[in-house]
Amino acid sequence: MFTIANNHGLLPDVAVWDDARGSPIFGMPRVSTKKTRIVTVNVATDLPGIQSPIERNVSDDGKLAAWTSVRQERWEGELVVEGEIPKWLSGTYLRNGPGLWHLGDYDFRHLFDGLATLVGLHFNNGHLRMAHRQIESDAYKTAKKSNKLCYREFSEVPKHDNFLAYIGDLANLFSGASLTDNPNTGVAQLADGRVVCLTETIKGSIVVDPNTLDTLEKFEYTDSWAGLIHSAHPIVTESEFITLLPDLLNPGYMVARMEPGTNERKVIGRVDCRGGPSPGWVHSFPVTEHYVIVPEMPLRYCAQNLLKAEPTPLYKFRWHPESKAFMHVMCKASGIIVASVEVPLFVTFHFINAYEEKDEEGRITGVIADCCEHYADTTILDNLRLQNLRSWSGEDVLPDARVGRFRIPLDGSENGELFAALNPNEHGRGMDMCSINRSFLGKPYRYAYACGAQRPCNFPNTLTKIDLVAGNAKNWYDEGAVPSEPFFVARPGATDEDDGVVISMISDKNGQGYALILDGSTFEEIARAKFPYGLPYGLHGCWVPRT
Ligand SMILES: CC1=C(/C=C/C(C)=C/C=C/C(C)=C/C=C/C=C(C)/C=C/C=O)C(C)(C)CCC1
Ligand SMILES: [Fe+2]
Repeated sequence: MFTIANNHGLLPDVAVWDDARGSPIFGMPRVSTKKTRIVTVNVATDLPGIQSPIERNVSDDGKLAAWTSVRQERWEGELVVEGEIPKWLSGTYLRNGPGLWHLGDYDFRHLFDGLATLVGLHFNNGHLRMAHRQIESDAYKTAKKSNKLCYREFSEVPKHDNFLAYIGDLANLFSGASLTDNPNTGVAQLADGRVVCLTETIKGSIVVDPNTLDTLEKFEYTDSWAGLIHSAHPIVTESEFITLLPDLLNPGYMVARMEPGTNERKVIGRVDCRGGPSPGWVHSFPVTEHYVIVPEMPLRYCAQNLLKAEPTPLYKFRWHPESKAFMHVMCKASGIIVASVEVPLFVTFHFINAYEEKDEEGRITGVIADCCEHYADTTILDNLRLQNLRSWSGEDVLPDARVGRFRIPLDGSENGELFAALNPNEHGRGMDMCSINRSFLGKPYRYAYACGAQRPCNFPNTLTKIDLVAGNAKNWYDEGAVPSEPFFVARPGATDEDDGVVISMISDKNGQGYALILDGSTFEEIARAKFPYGLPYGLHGCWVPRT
C-alpha cells in the first residue's frame, strides 16, 4: 500500500517507506516486493523559483561524483539505512566543501575554488535524513545572478572587461572588497550554539541553521582588527574560540580569543616571523592545554601573487626554503612566547593535535605537535587542480605524506625535531583530512582518524584509524571510491578514547555516493546509507548534538 505525502511547502517531497525494514527507501524498484507506505523522500529535481546553474560537469552515470559539481542546488530526504545506526547517535553531522566548480561554460581550475556546498546528515533514533544546500554567500548570489565570477577565489580571479576595471579590482583587493566570502572550507559550532561556515577570508564567515541548512547571516566581527585573512581552522571548544591572523604588512601572526556569545576577538599575543618576506601559510594550527602553537612554514603568502590575475604554480603563495621553518609556542594566558625553535622544512595544511610533555615531577618539558606532513613538498597543491583530479589514468601520483610529529623543547634549545610518528607504510604513505576524539584536544592522545592511501592512487582513498601508541593503522577501502574526512563522534558517557563512531561520505566508482558509519574502535562498518546521487567531495565537518 502506498501513501504519498508532500509535507514541505517548498520542496517536492515523495518518500517510500518500507514497513518490513522499518525504514524509508528510495525509488520505486525497491518497493515492488514489499508492503510499503510512501512518506517523505524529496525528489527535488528542479526547485520552484530556483533555476539551477548546474547543468554541465555534473556526474551522471558511472563516473566518480567527487570532482564534479553538485547535481542540483538542494535536496532533502530520508535515506535507507543498511546495518544499524546506534540509537545514541542523535544530532547532525554537517560537512562543508567546495561543491560547485563551474559557471555557465566556465570551469574553475582548482578544488578550493568551488562554491560552498553544505551537506547535513541528521541522525535520529537509528534513522538518517540527508540534506544538501548551496551556501548563499555574496560570491554565490552574484555569480548566480550574472553567471560569472565576481570575487577572487583561491585560484580564480574575475575576468576584467578593461584595464580600468583591473585597476579597480586591485584597489578593491587592498580593502578586501574583491576577496571572496565563499565559505567553502569548514564548519564549526561555537560554544554559544551558532554554527559558522568558514574559509580563509575573514569575510567568508557565514552563520547557517544546522537544521534547515539555511544561510542566516554574515558573522561580523565587532572588533577593530583590520586583517583580511585568518586560519580556516580556529580552535573551537565549549569554552574557547582561538583564531590566528597572519599579518602580511609586518610579517607575523596575531593570536586572538573570542568569548562565547560575542563577536569580538581579543588579542592574546603576537608572534613576529623569524624568516621570510611574509608569514607562512597557516591553514590550521594546534593548541595544548596551556599553549597556542604557531607554525611558520616556508610556504609563505606572496603579495605579488595575490595581485596577479593569472594563477602561479603555487597560487597566492611562494616556497622559501632559504627562509627556514619555525615553530613558536605562545602561552594562552599571558601571550608570552615561551619557545621559538627552528625545525626542518615542512609542508602541512592540517594539524592533528598537540600536547604537553612532562617529566617525572610533572614539569612541562616540551610540546608535541602532530600534523599531516607532505615531506616539505608542495606538489599536492598541483594534484588538487580539478583537471588532474578528473583525468586520473591509474598511475600512482599521490605525493607521499606522513604523520609528522614536531617535538618542541621548552628548555631554550634552538631547534625542534620533526619525524614520522609511525611508519607511513601503515597508511599507504597518504595522510590528510584528520579528526580526533575532541575530548582529547590539546591532551596526550592515542588515536587519529584520517584519509590514507591504497596505491596506486591520485588522492587519498582510504579511511584510516591510526594508533599512535602501537604505531599501526587500520584501513578501510572501497575500490575506486573517494572518502571524505572521517569524523569521530564519541558515544555520550564513553571513557575509552575510541568509543564512538566515525562518519564519512563516500563517492563511489559508479558515480553514486553513500554515508558510511564505522565503529570507532574496531573500525568495522556498522551502517551505510545510499544517497540519491553522488555528491561532490567535501572538506571538513562538525557534529551538532541534538539539544
Ligand atoms: C580566497 C583567498 C584565499 C583562499 C584560500 C582558501 C580557500 C584556502 C583553502 C585551503 C584548503 C581547503 C586547504 C585544504 C588542504 C587539503 C589537502 C592538502 C588535502 C590533501 C589530500 O591529500 C587566500 C589564499 C587566503 C588568499 C586570499 C584569497
Ligand atoms: Fe582544512
